[in-house]
Amino acid sequence: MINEKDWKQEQERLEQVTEKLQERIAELEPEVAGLRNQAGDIRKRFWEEVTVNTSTQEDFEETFYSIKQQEALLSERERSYRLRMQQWKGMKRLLKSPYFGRIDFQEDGLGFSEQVYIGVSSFVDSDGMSFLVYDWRTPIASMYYDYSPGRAAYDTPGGRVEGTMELKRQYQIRDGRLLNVFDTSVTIGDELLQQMLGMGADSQMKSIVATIQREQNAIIRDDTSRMLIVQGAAGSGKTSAALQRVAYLLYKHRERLKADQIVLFSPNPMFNSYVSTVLPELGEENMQQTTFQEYLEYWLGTALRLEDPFDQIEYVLTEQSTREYEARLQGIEYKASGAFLQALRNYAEWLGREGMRFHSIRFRDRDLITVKQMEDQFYSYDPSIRLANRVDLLQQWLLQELTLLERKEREELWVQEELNYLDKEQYVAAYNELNKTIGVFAFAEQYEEVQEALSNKIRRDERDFDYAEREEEVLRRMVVKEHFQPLRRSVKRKAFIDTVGLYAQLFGDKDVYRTMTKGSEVPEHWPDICKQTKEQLDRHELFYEDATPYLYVKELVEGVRMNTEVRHIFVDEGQDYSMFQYEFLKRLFPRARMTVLGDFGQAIFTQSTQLDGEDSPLTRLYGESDTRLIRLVRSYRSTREIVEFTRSLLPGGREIVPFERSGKKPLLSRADSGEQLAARMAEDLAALQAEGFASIAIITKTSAESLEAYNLLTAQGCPSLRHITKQTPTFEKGTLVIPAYLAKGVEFDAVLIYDASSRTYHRESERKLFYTACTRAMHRLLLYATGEWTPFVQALDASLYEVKCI
Ligand SMILES: Nc1ncnc2c1ncn2[C@@H]1O[C@H](COP(=O)(O)OP(=O)(O)OP(=O)(O)O)[C@@H](O)[C@H]1O
Repeated sequence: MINEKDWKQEQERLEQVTEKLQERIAELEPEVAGLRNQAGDIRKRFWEEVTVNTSTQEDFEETFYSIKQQEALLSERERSYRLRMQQWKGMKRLLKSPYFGRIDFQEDGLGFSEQVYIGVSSFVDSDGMSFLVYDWRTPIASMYYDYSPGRAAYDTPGGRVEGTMELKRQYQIRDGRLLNVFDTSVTIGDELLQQMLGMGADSQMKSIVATIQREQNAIIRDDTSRMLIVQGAAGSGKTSAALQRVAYLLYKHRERLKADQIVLFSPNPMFNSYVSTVLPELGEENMQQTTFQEYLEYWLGTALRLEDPFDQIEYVLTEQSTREYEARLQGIEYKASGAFLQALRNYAEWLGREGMRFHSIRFRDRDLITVKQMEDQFYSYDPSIRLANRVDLLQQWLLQELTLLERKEREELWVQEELNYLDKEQYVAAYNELNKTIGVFAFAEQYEEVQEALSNKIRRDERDFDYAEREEEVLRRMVVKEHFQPLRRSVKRKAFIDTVGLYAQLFGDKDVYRTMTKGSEVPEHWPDICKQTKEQLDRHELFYEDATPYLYVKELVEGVRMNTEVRHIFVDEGQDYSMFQYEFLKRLFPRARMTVLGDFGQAIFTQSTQLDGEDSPLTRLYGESDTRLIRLVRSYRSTREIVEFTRSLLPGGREIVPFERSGKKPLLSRADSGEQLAARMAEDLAALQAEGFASIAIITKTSAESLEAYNLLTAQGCPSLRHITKQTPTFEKGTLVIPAYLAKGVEFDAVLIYDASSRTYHRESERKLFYTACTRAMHRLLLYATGEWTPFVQALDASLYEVKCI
């Protein structure tokens, strides 16, 4: 805390700034209302203000310009309105808490020091020169996050500015009232951070703008890397830093970057709702949020039903270790590997020489264009032309062929038959068409006459228009055209390529596979992997692990569909994506920079990717010189006791550093029967609720176990439990029963691990899932088991937890 004199000065300054803010808001209010009304008026009376006259070319031009002028006026008013509205909203936000930090900085060579107050947006005095508050994203404000008092510097577009930071101060201001002021000497305010972290969990993520840590600031402000990889321990603030980074980018590039040019890939739809308030809280619009699954479904269309990653993980967690199971697991791993990616690239080369798969173009139960014809045509193109370009050529050829075939088809018997059954509307359509045709004929006649007059030729006497004959011709043309329309459409969609066949033919004999893929090696369970994959395809279904490779093959053959608008993509829980998925994202968004945030310690999916280290393929995606890796090792979410417990679950977890916030040690309770345990759990839940913890999760391994826990606890009389499934759309406070894989990325005041026995968590592959579940706890962690504890707990030092006997 600071001395009384300083407190008084700060109090006075806050009053002054508040007053100025109020004045500015009062000034802006009529301006905002005026502009809104003006824009509304212009929109309403738009057509009264323009003179529409198209009688002559001149009148037409005048009308055109008058509309353009009116449009420009309207858009100028709307822009001014939006701008003023934004300012007004910014001021309103500041009014509650104008700033949270201050640094006094003396730039080298200048004889005075400047007081830099930092808040969520800038506020300039009426002179237009002095900043009463600096936006936290301005270059000068970066020193607040990067330095302790002493020598400091910041980068500007004009170069580096060096000097001395003489003071660093933090404020807590709520609803315009000064509650606390801290002077900090070391890194930014552990006191304020302590307070923030000691608070309860929320159903929505909070902005961390006042307490961003130095290493997080590096993530937020990195503006040079094509690929930024953040490997950070559970609770180290990866998601928080990512959202602040979005706000930073939107501010720094506000002239050219819009929120919808940024896409965040979230682990599940519920997570979208969890993070959706951070940016609006900072006065920015939300970026686009989606899941990879949504993307896959969009690109796959309706032809194949796609398994989702949650069903895949349920399978991995619940099935017995049979041969099929081992094969599926091996398949998941192989299909996510760099080796398979290379095999598919080689496969595309092979397809350039042979083996393309097409669907014939069928019409009225016969082949109009056969597969053989298509193959011959396709392989007649110059082999040096890229595969996808040859497909384009084939597409053009097919469209031309269809035009010829359509013409021939008009003479077929079925057309005559169909003519007899045309209804009235179709006749009217034909009649209109006919009139248009007559118009064309008439024009052609006139044209010919003039031509002949000019060249003094004798005209052919063909002036009579045979109406009946023409009518039939038009009708025939119309009927056939209508029937050919779907064929053309499907050729345009490239449906003539048998992508399922192309993908399926990979999964056959090992030697054939090797021939097609330049000698690629296959995993041990290859025959079973092939059988499983083909069975799925036969059912028009696709395993989750097949979706991206399937789309990759489709792309290699059909060409890449790109989105060139998007400039930044963020991948949260990045360890859960395969190299295939990264490759796919890179191709899909060729003009975007990528920020990947993840924790290999929480890699719960079989297809995960190591984010850092020598064997990380991710660092090679854009090349090492364009890639930056930042590691976060300090964990902020949980108390020291919980972090000490959870980090011991992971090999290499010792490097995780807990933030100094103390609480109770994790508590282990064991019982002989499920009922006994449920009764105990119900008691603990009631006690936690009575202590004031508003967000509690009972975390299970699978969804079946969630349902079991929910039923048992409800039977014990636990009130208002919520059972969370993959369909739950939003995240709400309360007491939830949730499978671990859905609790990814979110946090709770207290976590109860439903069944931490060796029966439930025993495979080595489940260690990370168990770790992920335990690391969701902020203040309390309670574990339960009937029978033996999981080996992961058994291996822990007994000083890390307390035991309660039932
Ligand atoms: N600089 C900070 N100031 C205040 N709170 C912070 C800071 N950094 C992180 N936190 C808090 O720590 C908690 C964990 O943050 P976050 O969810 O961003 O971590 P994460 O690395 O994405 O975690 P996980 O990988 O486990 O999902 C949140 O409550 C967040 O508000």
